[in-house]
Amino acid sequence: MENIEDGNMDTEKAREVIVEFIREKVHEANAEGVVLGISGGIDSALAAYLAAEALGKDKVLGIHLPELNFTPAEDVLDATEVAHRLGIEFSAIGISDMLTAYLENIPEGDKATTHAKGNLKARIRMSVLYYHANMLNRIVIGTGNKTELLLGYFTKYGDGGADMLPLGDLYKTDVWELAALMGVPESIINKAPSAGLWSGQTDEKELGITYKEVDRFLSLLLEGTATEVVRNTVGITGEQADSVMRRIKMNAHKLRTPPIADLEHLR
Ligand SMILES: Nc1ncnc2c1ncn2[C@@H]1O[C@H](COP(=O)(O)OP(=O)(O)OC[C@H]2O[C@@H]([n+]3cccc(C(=O)O)c3)[C@H](O)[C@@H]2O)[C@@H](O)[C@H]1O
Ligand SMILES: Nc1ncnc2c1ncn2[C@@H]1O[C@H](COP(=O)(O)OP(=O)(O)OP(=O)(O)O)[C@@H](O)[C@H]1O
Ligand SMILES: [Mg+2]
Repeated sequence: MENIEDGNMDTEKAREVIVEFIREKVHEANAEGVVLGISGGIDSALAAYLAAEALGKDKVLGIHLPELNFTPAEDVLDATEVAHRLGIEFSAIGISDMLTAYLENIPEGDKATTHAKGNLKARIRMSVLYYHANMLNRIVIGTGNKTELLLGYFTKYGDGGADMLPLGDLYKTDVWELAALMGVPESIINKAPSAGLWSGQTDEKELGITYKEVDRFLSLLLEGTATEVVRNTVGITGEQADSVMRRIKMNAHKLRTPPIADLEHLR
Protein backbone atom coordinates (compact mmCIF):
# COMPACT_ATOMS: atom_id res chain seq x y z
CA MET A 1 0.00 0.00 0.00
CA GLU A 2 1.35 3.41 -0.97
CA ASN A 3 1.05 6.60 1.09
CA ILE A 4 -2.71 6.93 0.93
CA GLU A 5 -2.69 8.75 4.31
CA ASP A 6 -0.89 11.78 2.91
CA GLY A 7 -3.16 12.06 -0.10
CA ASN A 8 -1.19 9.93 -2.56
CA MET A 9 -2.85 7.03 -4.27
CA ASP A 10 -2.16 3.32 -4.14
CA THR A 11 0.05 3.27 -7.21
CA GLU A 12 0.16 -0.52 -7.57
CA LYS A 13 -3.65 -0.63 -7.62
CA ALA A 14 -3.73 2.27 -10.10
CA ARG A 15 -1.51 0.21 -12.38
CA GLU A 16 -3.97 -2.70 -12.28
CA VAL A 17 -6.98 -0.48 -12.92
CA ILE A 18 -5.34 1.26 -15.88
CA VAL A 19 -4.13 -2.00 -17.43
CA GLU A 20 -7.65 -3.41 -17.24
CA PHE A 21 -9.06 -0.13 -18.61
CA ILE A 22 -6.81 -0.32 -21.68
CA ARG A 23 -7.78 -3.95 -22.35
CA GLU A 24 -11.45 -3.10 -22.01
CA LYS A 25 -11.35 -0.09 -24.34
CA VAL A 26 -9.51 -2.02 -27.07
CA HIS A 27 -11.98 -4.89 -26.73
CA GLU A 28 -15.01 -2.55 -26.82
CA ALA A 29 -13.69 -0.93 -30.00
CA ASN A 30 -13.10 -4.32 -31.64
CA ALA A 31 -9.62 -3.04 -32.36
CA GLU A 32 -6.51 -5.05 -32.97
CA GLY A 33 -4.31 -2.95 -30.75
CA VAL A 34 -3.16 0.58 -30.06
CA VAL A 35 -0.98 3.29 -31.56
CA LEU A 36 0.76 5.98 -29.52
CA GLY A 37 3.32 8.70 -30.00
CA ILE A 38 6.47 8.06 -27.98
CA SER A 39 8.32 11.34 -27.46
CA GLY A 40 11.10 10.41 -25.08
CA GLY A 41 9.14 12.08 -22.27
CA ILE A 42 7.65 10.39 -19.23
CA ASP A 43 3.92 10.46 -20.04
CA SER A 44 4.26 8.55 -23.29
CA ALA A 45 6.86 6.20 -21.80
CA LEU A 46 4.50 5.28 -18.97
CA ALA A 47 1.56 4.91 -21.37
CA ALA A 48 3.65 2.54 -23.51
CA TYR A 49 4.62 0.44 -20.49
CA LEU A 50 0.99 0.17 -19.39
CA ALA A 51 -0.24 -0.64 -22.90
CA ALA A 52 2.37 -3.36 -23.36
CA GLU A 53 1.39 -4.87 -20.01
CA ALA A 54 -2.29 -4.72 -20.93
CA LEU A 55 -2.17 -5.99 -24.49
CA GLY A 56 1.17 -7.70 -25.04
CA LYS A 57 3.99 -6.24 -27.09
CA ASP A 58 2.58 -7.25 -30.49
CA LYS A 59 -0.48 -5.06 -30.08
CA VAL A 60 1.33 -1.82 -29.34
CA LEU A 61 2.77 0.40 -32.07
CA GLY A 62 4.93 3.27 -30.83
CA ILE A 63 5.79 6.08 -33.22
CA HIS A 64 8.47 8.66 -32.58
CA LEU A 65 7.80 11.87 -34.53
CA PRO A 66 10.89 14.06 -34.35
CA GLU A 67 11.63 17.36 -35.98
CA LEU A 68 14.95 17.70 -37.77
CA ASN A 69 17.47 19.99 -36.02
CA PHE A 70 15.01 20.55 -33.20
CA THR A 71 14.08 17.39 -31.30
CA PRO A 72 16.87 16.75 -28.75
CA ALA A 73 19.01 13.70 -29.58
CA GLU A 74 18.40 12.35 -26.07
CA ASP A 75 14.65 12.25 -26.77
CA VAL A 76 15.22 10.12 -29.88
CA LEU A 77 17.45 7.79 -27.84
CA ASP A 78 15.02 7.61 -24.92
CA ALA A 79 12.01 6.91 -27.16
CA THR A 80 13.95 4.15 -28.92
CA GLU A 81 15.05 2.72 -25.57
CA VAL A 82 11.43 2.49 -24.35
CA ALA A 83 10.40 0.56 -27.46
CA HIS A 84 13.48 -1.64 -27.28
CA ARG A 85 12.94 -2.53 -23.62
CA LEU A 86 9.28 -3.35 -24.20
CA GLY A 87 9.89 -5.14 -27.51
CA ILE A 88 6.97 -3.29 -29.11
CA GLU A 89 6.72 -2.38 -32.78
CA PHE A 90 8.31 1.03 -33.31
CA SER A 91 8.95 3.47 -36.08
CA ALA A 92 10.41 6.96 -36.32
CA ILE A 93 8.76 9.32 -38.77
CA GLY A 94 10.17 12.82 -39.20
CA ILE A 95 7.57 15.59 -39.31
CA SER A 96 9.76 18.43 -40.60
CA ASP A 97 8.87 18.00 -44.28
CA MET A 98 5.16 17.76 -43.44
CA LEU A 99 5.37 20.95 -41.41
CA THR A 100 7.26 22.76 -44.18
CA ALA A 101 4.83 21.56 -46.86
CA TYR A 102 1.91 22.70 -44.73
CA LEU A 103 3.28 26.19 -44.17
CA GLU A 104 4.38 26.53 -47.81
CA ASN A 105 0.88 25.72 -48.99
CA ILE A 106 -1.08 27.95 -46.65
CA PRO A 107 -1.44 31.68 -47.39
CA GLU A 108 1.16 33.66 -45.43
CA GLY A 109 2.47 30.45 -43.87
CA ASP A 110 5.86 32.15 -43.60
CA LYS A 111 4.32 34.47 -40.99
CA ALA A 112 3.16 31.66 -38.66
CA THR A 113 3.59 32.59 -35.00
CA THR A 114 5.55 30.32 -32.65
CA HIS A 115 2.25 29.51 -30.93
CA ALA A 116 0.35 28.55 -34.12
CA LYS A 117 3.30 26.60 -35.47
CA GLY A 118 3.80 24.78 -32.16
CA ASN A 119 0.19 23.65 -32.04
CA LEU A 120 0.36 22.67 -35.72
CA LYS A 121 3.21 20.28 -34.86
CA ALA A 122 1.02 18.62 -32.23
CA ARG A 123 -1.82 18.31 -34.77
CA ILE A 124 0.47 16.86 -37.45
CA ARG A 125 1.60 14.23 -34.92
CA MET A 126 -2.03 13.43 -34.12
CA SER A 127 -2.87 12.96 -37.81
CA VAL A 128 0.06 10.57 -38.33
CA LEU A 129 -1.11 8.48 -35.37
CA TYR A 130 -4.67 8.36 -36.73
CA TYR A 131 -3.41 7.40 -40.18
CA HIS A 132 -1.84 4.32 -38.63
CA ALA A 133 -4.91 3.61 -36.50
CA ASN A 134 -7.04 3.65 -39.67
CA MET A 135 -4.65 1.44 -41.60
CA LEU A 136 -4.23 -1.14 -38.82
CA ASN A 137 -7.66 -1.18 -37.16
CA ARG A 138 -6.15 0.12 -33.95
CA ILE A 139 -7.09 2.92 -31.56
CA VAL A 140 -5.02 5.87 -30.43
CA ILE A 141 -3.79 6.16 -26.87
CA GLY A 142 -3.57 9.74 -25.64
CA THR A 143 -1.09 10.47 -22.87
CA GLY A 144 -2.75 13.46 -21.17
CA ASN A 145 -2.56 13.33 -17.37
CA LYS A 146 -4.94 14.85 -14.78
CA THR A 147 -2.79 17.96 -14.27
CA GLU A 148 -2.69 18.70 -18.01
CA LEU A 149 -6.39 18.03 -18.43
CA LEU A 150 -7.47 20.26 -15.52
CA LEU A 151 -5.24 23.09 -16.73
CA GLY A 152 -6.10 22.56 -20.39
CA TYR A 153 -2.35 22.31 -20.91
CA PHE A 154 -2.47 20.46 -24.23
CA THR A 155 -3.23 21.25 -27.85
CA LYS A 156 -6.91 20.85 -28.63
CA TYR A 157 -7.19 18.11 -31.29
CA GLY A 158 -3.40 17.79 -31.19
CA ASP A 159 -2.05 15.68 -28.35
CA GLY A 160 -5.59 16.10 -26.96
CA GLY A 161 -6.95 14.10 -29.93
CA ALA A 162 -7.12 10.46 -28.85
CA ASP A 163 -9.46 7.53 -28.28
CA MET A 164 -8.66 6.95 -24.64
CA LEU A 165 -6.72 8.67 -21.86
CA PRO A 166 -5.37 6.00 -19.51
CA LEU A 167 -3.34 8.53 -17.49
CA GLY A 168 -6.18 11.04 -17.28
CA ASP A 169 -6.82 10.52 -13.57
CA LEU A 170 -3.15 10.58 -12.54
CA TYR A 171 -1.60 13.86 -11.49
CA LYS A 172 1.87 14.43 -12.92
CA THR A 173 3.34 13.57 -9.51
CA ASP A 174 1.49 10.21 -9.67
CA VAL A 175 2.90 9.69 -13.16
CA TRP A 176 6.43 10.02 -11.77
CA GLU A 177 5.65 7.53 -9.03
CA LEU A 178 4.03 4.93 -11.26
CA ALA A 179 6.76 5.29 -13.88
CA ALA A 180 9.39 4.54 -11.23
CA LEU A 181 7.39 1.54 -10.05
CA MET A 182 7.17 0.14 -13.59
CA GLY A 183 10.85 0.58 -14.32
CA VAL A 184 10.73 3.40 -16.86
CA PRO A 185 14.37 4.40 -17.59
CA GLU A 186 15.79 6.94 -15.11
CA SER A 187 16.98 9.24 -17.87
CA ILE A 188 13.30 9.74 -18.77
CA ILE A 189 12.08 10.07 -15.19
CA ASN A 190 14.70 12.70 -14.41
CA LYS A 191 14.08 14.80 -17.53
CA ALA A 192 12.27 18.14 -17.27
CA PRO A 193 8.80 17.73 -18.83
CA SER A 194 8.48 19.62 -22.09
CA ALA A 195 5.86 19.87 -24.82
CA GLY A 196 8.81 20.37 -27.19
CA LEU A 197 6.80 22.75 -29.36
CA TRP A 198 9.24 25.63 -29.31
CA SER A 199 12.84 26.15 -28.39
CA GLY A 200 13.68 26.13 -24.67
CA GLN A 201 10.11 25.24 -23.68
CA THR A 202 9.58 23.39 -20.39
CA ASP A 203 6.20 22.84 -18.78
CA GLU A 204 7.12 24.32 -15.41
CA LYS A 205 8.64 27.43 -17.00
CA GLU A 206 5.58 28.02 -19.19
CA LEU A 207 3.12 27.32 -16.37
CA GLY A 208 5.12 29.45 -13.93
CA ILE A 209 4.71 26.90 -11.14
CA THR A 210 6.21 23.50 -10.34
CA TYR A 211 4.22 20.30 -10.86
CA LYS A 212 4.54 19.54 -7.17
CA GLU A 213 2.92 22.88 -6.31
CA VAL A 214 0.23 22.81 -8.97
CA ASP A 215 -0.76 19.21 -8.17
CA ARG A 216 -1.18 20.04 -4.51
CA PHE A 217 -3.09 23.19 -5.50
CA LEU A 218 -5.44 21.29 -7.83
CA SER A 219 -6.12 18.39 -5.48
CA LEU A 220 -6.99 20.73 -2.59
CA LEU A 221 -9.17 22.79 -4.91
CA LEU A 222 -11.04 19.66 -6.05
CA GLU A 223 -11.62 18.74 -2.40
CA GLY A 224 -13.52 22.02 -2.13
CA THR A 225 -10.94 24.03 -0.20
CA ALA A 226 -11.26 27.80 -0.68
CA THR A 227 -8.74 29.27 -3.17
CA GLU A 228 -7.14 31.58 -0.63
CA VAL A 229 -6.61 28.73 1.85
CA VAL A 230 -5.20 26.53 -0.93
CA ARG A 231 -2.81 29.29 -1.96
CA ASN A 232 -1.49 29.71 1.57
CA THR A 233 -1.24 25.96 2.19
CA VAL A 234 0.75 25.38 -0.99
CA GLY A 235 2.81 28.51 -0.46
CA ILE A 236 2.51 30.10 -3.88
CA THR A 237 2.05 33.74 -4.82
CA GLY A 238 -1.26 35.36 -5.62
CA GLU A 239 -0.17 35.75 -9.25
CA GLN A 240 0.62 32.04 -9.52
CA ALA A 241 -2.76 31.11 -8.06
CA ASP A 242 -4.54 33.57 -10.37
CA SER A 243 -2.71 32.22 -13.37
CA VAL A 244 -3.70 28.62 -12.55
CA MET A 245 -7.33 29.65 -12.00
CA ARG A 246 -7.28 31.55 -15.29
CA ARG A 247 -5.99 28.51 -17.19
CA ILE A 248 -8.66 26.25 -15.69
CA LYS A 249 -11.40 28.68 -16.71
CA MET A 250 -10.02 29.68 -20.10
CA ASN A 251 -9.38 26.08 -21.23
CA ALA A 252 -12.49 24.36 -19.88
CA HIS A 253 -13.83 24.23 -23.46
CA LYS A 254 -11.10 21.72 -24.32
CA LEU A 255 -12.70 19.08 -22.12
CA ARG A 256 -16.14 19.38 -23.68
CA THR A 257 -17.44 18.20 -27.02
CA PRO A 258 -18.18 21.20 -29.28
CA PRO A 259 -21.48 22.88 -28.36
CA ILE A 260 -24.40 22.25 -30.70
CA ALA A 261 -27.04 24.89 -31.51
CA ASP A 262 -30.22 23.45 -30.01
CA LEU A 263 -33.02 23.26 -32.61
CA GLU A 264 -35.16 20.65 -30.90
CA HIS A 265 -37.90 23.18 -30.02
CA LEU A 266 -38.30 23.92 -33.76
CA ARG A 267 -39.41 20.36 -34.64
N1 LIG B 1 -14.15 29.57 -25.07
C1 LIG B 1 -13.84 28.78 -26.13
N2 LIG B 1 -14.76 27.92 -26.60
C2 LIG B 1 -14.46 27.10 -27.62
N3 LIG B 1 -13.26 27.07 -28.25
C3 LIG B 1 -12.32 27.94 -27.82
C4 LIG B 1 -12.57 28.83 -26.75
N4 LIG B 1 -11.45 29.55 -26.53
C5 LIG B 1 -10.54 29.16 -27.43
N5 LIG B 1 -11.06 28.16 -28.23
C6 LIG B 1 -10.37 27.41 -29.32
O1 LIG B 1 -9.18 26.83 -28.79
C7 LIG B 1 -8.04 27.27 -29.50
C8 LIG B 1 -6.87 27.40 -28.51
O2 LIG B 1 -6.52 26.14 -28.02
P1 LIG B 1 -5.23 25.40 -28.57
O3 LIG B 1 -5.23 25.40 -30.05
O4 LIG B 1 -5.12 24.08 -27.90
O5 LIG B 1 -4.02 26.36 -28.15
P2 LIG B 1 -3.54 26.97 -26.75
O6 LIG B 1 -4.32 26.48 -25.60
O7 LIG B 1 -3.47 28.44 -26.92
O8 LIG B 1 -2.06 26.42 -26.70
C9 LIG B 1 -1.75 25.10 -26.35
C10 LIG B 1 -1.07 25.09 -24.99
O9 LIG B 1 -0.88 23.76 -24.59
C11 LIG B 1 0.48 23.53 -24.36
N6 LIG B 1 0.82 22.15 -24.75
C12 LIG B 1 0.52 21.72 -26.01
C13 LIG B 1 0.86 20.43 -26.38
C14 LIG B 1 1.48 19.58 -25.46
C15 LIG B 1 1.73 20.08 -24.19
C16 LIG B 1 2.45 19.22 -23.20
O10 LIG B 1 2.23 19.32 -22.02
O11 LIG B 1 3.28 18.43 -23.65
C17 LIG B 1 1.40 21.36 -23.84
C18 LIG B 1 1.24 24.54 -25.18
O12 LIG B 1 2.53 24.74 -24.72
C19 LIG B 1 0.31 25.75 -25.04
O13 LIG B 1 0.53 26.39 -23.83
C20 LIG B 1 -8.46 28.60 -30.12
O14 LIG B 1 -7.69 28.90 -31.26
C21 LIG B 1 -9.92 28.33 -30.45
O15 LIG B 1 -10.01 27.59 -31.66
N1 LIG C 1 8.51 13.92 -30.73
C1 LIG C 1 7.40 13.23 -30.49
N2 LIG C 1 7.24 12.00 -31.03
C2 LIG C 1 6.14 11.27 -30.78
N3 LIG C 1 5.14 11.69 -30.04
C3 LIG C 1 5.22 12.90 -29.49
C4 LIG C 1 6.35 13.75 -29.68
N4 LIG C 1 6.15 14.89 -28.99
C5 LIG C 1 4.94 14.76 -28.38
N5 LIG C 1 4.40 13.58 -28.68
C6 LIG C 1 3.11 13.04 -28.20
O1 LIG C 1 2.40 14.08 -27.52
C7 LIG C 1 2.20 13.71 -26.16
C8 LIG C 1 2.14 14.93 -25.28
O2 LIG C 1 3.42 15.44 -25.02
P1 LIG C 1 3.89 15.64 -23.52
O3 LIG C 1 5.13 16.44 -23.59
O4 LIG C 1 2.76 16.12 -22.69
O5 LIG C 1 4.21 14.17 -22.98
P2 LIG C 1 5.61 13.44 -22.84
O6 LIG C 1 6.59 14.04 -23.76
O7 LIG C 1 5.34 11.98 -23.03
O8 LIG C 1 6.02 13.69 -21.33
P3 LIG C 1 6.56 15.08 -20.68
O9 LIG C 1 5.30 15.86 -20.36
O10 LIG C 1 7.26 14.66 -19.47
O11 LIG C 1 7.42 15.78 -21.66
C9 LIG C 1 3.35 12.74 -25.88
O12 LIG C 1 3.11 11.95 -24.74
C10 LIG C 1 3.38 11.93 -27.18
O13 LIG C 1 2.36 10.97 -27.22
MG1 LIG D 1 7.19 15.97 -23.76
